[in-house]
Amino acid sequence: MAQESDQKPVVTYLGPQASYTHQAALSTFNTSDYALSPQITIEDVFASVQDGTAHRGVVPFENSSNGSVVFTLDLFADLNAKYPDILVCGESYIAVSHCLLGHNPHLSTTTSTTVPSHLLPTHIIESPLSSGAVTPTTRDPAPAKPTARPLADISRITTLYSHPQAWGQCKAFLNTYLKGAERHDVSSTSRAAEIVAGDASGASAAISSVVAAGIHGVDVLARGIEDRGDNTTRFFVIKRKKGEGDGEGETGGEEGEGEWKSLVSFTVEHGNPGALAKSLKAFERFGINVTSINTRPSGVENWNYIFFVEIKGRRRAGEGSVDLALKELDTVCRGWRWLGSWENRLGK
Ligand SMILES: O=C(O)C(=O)C[C@]1(C(=O)O)C=C[C@@H](O)C=C1
Repeated sequence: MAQESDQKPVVTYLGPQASYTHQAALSTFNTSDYALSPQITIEDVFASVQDGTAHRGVVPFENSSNGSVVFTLDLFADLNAKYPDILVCGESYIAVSHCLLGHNPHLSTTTSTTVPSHLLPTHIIESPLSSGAVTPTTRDPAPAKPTARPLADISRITTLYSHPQAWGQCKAFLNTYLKGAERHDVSSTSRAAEIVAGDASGASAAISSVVAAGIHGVDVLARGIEDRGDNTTRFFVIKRKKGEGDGEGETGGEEGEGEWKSLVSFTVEHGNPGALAKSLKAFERFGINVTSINTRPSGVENWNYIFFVEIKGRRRAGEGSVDLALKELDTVCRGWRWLGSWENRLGK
């Protein structure tokens, strides 16, 4: 559990060190003012904030090419009422460029300029041996072409480790070069690098960051293996609600300004035609832009869902358009929960 070190407020994040969530935490919290504390799972981050051991937590929320992080959504859905006081209070966008990491005996020593030198891997392999061919099949006549090719012979790799979000971000590279390799989901990409660091045989590899390669002492066997060059993950900063009114009467900013975003979850009577439409209409009626909708199983009955909507704007002491929309939502949905508001950081 997170410890108060040097009396600084503790910020927990999905670790270990060098995870992308660690990078998001570093981009938001100054280590001279906050003690960053890695956790094993996203749920551990929620638990530390809920029980007050941590002042804030940082969790992944969605990826630009692979979509929502369902583990995080399920914790917000909170079907077992373990995290009733968690609110989102910030966001951070991190460019995610994945590497294939492993051990290779044939090494050269090239370094990158984009990562602080103390975090760089000792060895980056620069000897392309694989062909990079993509074979069209009847099922997939025009397979996506990977944008990167291996920098070494990766034919010995039989086992891959990564966070489940990463597989979907590197489909073309994996389908082209490592189709037969067995994939193991682990709690984060940096945990994957840590595991692979312990296997000197070269049979296993991790999808992780160049920073993780440096910290865990493994070789970069390929880099930039994500399908899209603009691959970005959005992270949320979470806090614990101070009291019943927290987040209800926030003030400041102009009515209608687009600089704030909020998250609300709700459930509907699935048997009622129009129940979902009426819930969304509540936002439209008060001119509120609904920018995303996610669903997760409600846990109550099969094929019933909890809906998450992200909206522009925030609450204003009960009288703003968001407050009015929520009042209307209350009359048309089965139940709803306020999940916080935060300042827009996109493009900042
Ligand atoms: O595994 C990590 O390094 C994480 O911080 C988690 C996570 C995610 O859940 O989306 C963060 C960024 C990448 O999209 C892949 C994995």
